[in-house]
Amino acid sequence: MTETAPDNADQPGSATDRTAADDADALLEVRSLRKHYQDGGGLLDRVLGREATSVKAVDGIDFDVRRGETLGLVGESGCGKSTTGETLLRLREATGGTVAFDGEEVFDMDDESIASFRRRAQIVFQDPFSSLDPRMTVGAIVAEGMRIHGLPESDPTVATAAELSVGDGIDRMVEVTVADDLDRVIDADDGVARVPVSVRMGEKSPEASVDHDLLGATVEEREADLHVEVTVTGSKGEIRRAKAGRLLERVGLSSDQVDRYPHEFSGGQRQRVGIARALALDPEFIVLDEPVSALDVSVQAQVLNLLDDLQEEFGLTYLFIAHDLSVVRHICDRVAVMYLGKIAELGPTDQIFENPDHPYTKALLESVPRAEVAEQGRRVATLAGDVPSPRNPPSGCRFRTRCPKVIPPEDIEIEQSTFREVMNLRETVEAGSLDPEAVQEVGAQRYREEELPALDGENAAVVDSALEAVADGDHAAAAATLRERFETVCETTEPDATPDASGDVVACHLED
Ligand SMILES: Nc1ncnc2c1ncn2[C@@H]1O[C@H](COP(=O)(O)OP(=O)(O)OP(=O)(O)O)[C@@H](O)[C@H]1O
Repeated sequence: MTETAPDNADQPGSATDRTAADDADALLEVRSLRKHYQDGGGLLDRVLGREATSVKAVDGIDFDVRRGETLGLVGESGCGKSTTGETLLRLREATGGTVAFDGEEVFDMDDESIASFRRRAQIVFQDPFSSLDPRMTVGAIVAEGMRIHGLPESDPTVATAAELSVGDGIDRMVEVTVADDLDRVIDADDGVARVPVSVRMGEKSPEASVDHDLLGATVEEREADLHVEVTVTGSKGEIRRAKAGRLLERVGLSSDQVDRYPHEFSGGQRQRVGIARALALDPEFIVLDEPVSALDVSVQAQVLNLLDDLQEEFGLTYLFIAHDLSVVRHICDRVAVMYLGKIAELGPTDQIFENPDHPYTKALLESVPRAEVAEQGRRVATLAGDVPSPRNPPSGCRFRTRCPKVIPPEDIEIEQSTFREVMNLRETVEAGSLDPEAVQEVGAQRYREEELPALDGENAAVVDSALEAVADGDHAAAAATLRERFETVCETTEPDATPDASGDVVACHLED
């Protein structure tokens, strides 16, 4: 599989369409983002005469992720969620559109800006088994990003000092306020880090010591005062290892585990390692790509709580990808519902769950298993049929082939279920796959009475005439007859998915 070349030139809704008001609290702004994969076209495909086709995994989506929020991205498998997350992080090359991070265009960044973006924006993958290198210790895995980015940046010889008056006495503990350069070695509180140093009188001169593996202290008499200095004595590698240990502790593991290998951990613990790795570069934004889907239900809540706590502690912004709606409900501030490469609906979580507008959102919610006993017996049939192929998505509204609310033409009266049968018939006729002999055998009218029993009046007459054309082998004429009568706005026109002033989207003609 190859990835199609980018083409940003002619995209609507590009950076220039952004207004200051839209951007006020957006950390990430995604506009007209597209990612098409080129499927086929390799040597074997050419030998077999197969043409390359374009998989429209993400096909023009717009949304913002606001600072400090968790935006959920949900939808059935294959609708383009992971592709969206990976493309906006520039882990995949976009086919079109723009992404701005903190006001800077991600796809236009030079090497220096990209390096900084890669520190500030991280990803946690779904599968904690395959996403950790089995040959590396978890300490090395967590520290790897720091190593690649040359962190810590500070010179290990950097020192910070305090002056003590001898009159203060000598055998005592003093606290040295540490320069920023040492902050990565010890934890700072409100931006200020302090190191306790013990100063005492030695045989000939004062001595200082500090109880820390990576720091050392010296003391020197300067006229009437004592000059106490704290220096980093650990190497960069040791500092990274220490930070990895602290991060493992922060995610609920132990710093003693830095030398263990991934296979020594359970699934939930490995995912904690993946989270520690994402935190190692002090990011602002994290794409969480189904972070709990592969975990036991009992462990899921613990990891979700951890993510919630970390968000608050470090002021993180999340894009939370999930196919399971029940997971996003408790962690997301807003939810974007994706269908076949497009955003169907986006809004505040409560609104999406309690008052959804898009028929796809409603159907997705209906398909969530209910805990309430009274509802357990309910069989959900709303999301019938398969998701169409992203190689050849339906025209107009992509959900129309499965939608229970397709809008019939204004001038005809027809029940939704009957209209759905007509649309299914149209699809078969347009594909040329209705067998003329099957119609000839019973006659057009009888065929229609059996297959579409609820159809009557002019609607029935039009279908009869189309079926007669099928019986004559003329599928094209039959398709044209049916289209003329039954064509719906849902197939001719793509619904507007531009976010409104509040950032909400309902891409459905019923809302026009
Ligand atoms: N490298 C690739 N080459 C070709 N097609 C791809 C590639 N990666 C993904 N796709 C296709 O793109 C579409 C979107 O896939 P994507 O993984 O983004 O969806 P998803 O919503 O994250 O699904 P899932 O929940 O199953 O991961 C799918 O049809 C998928 O088969």
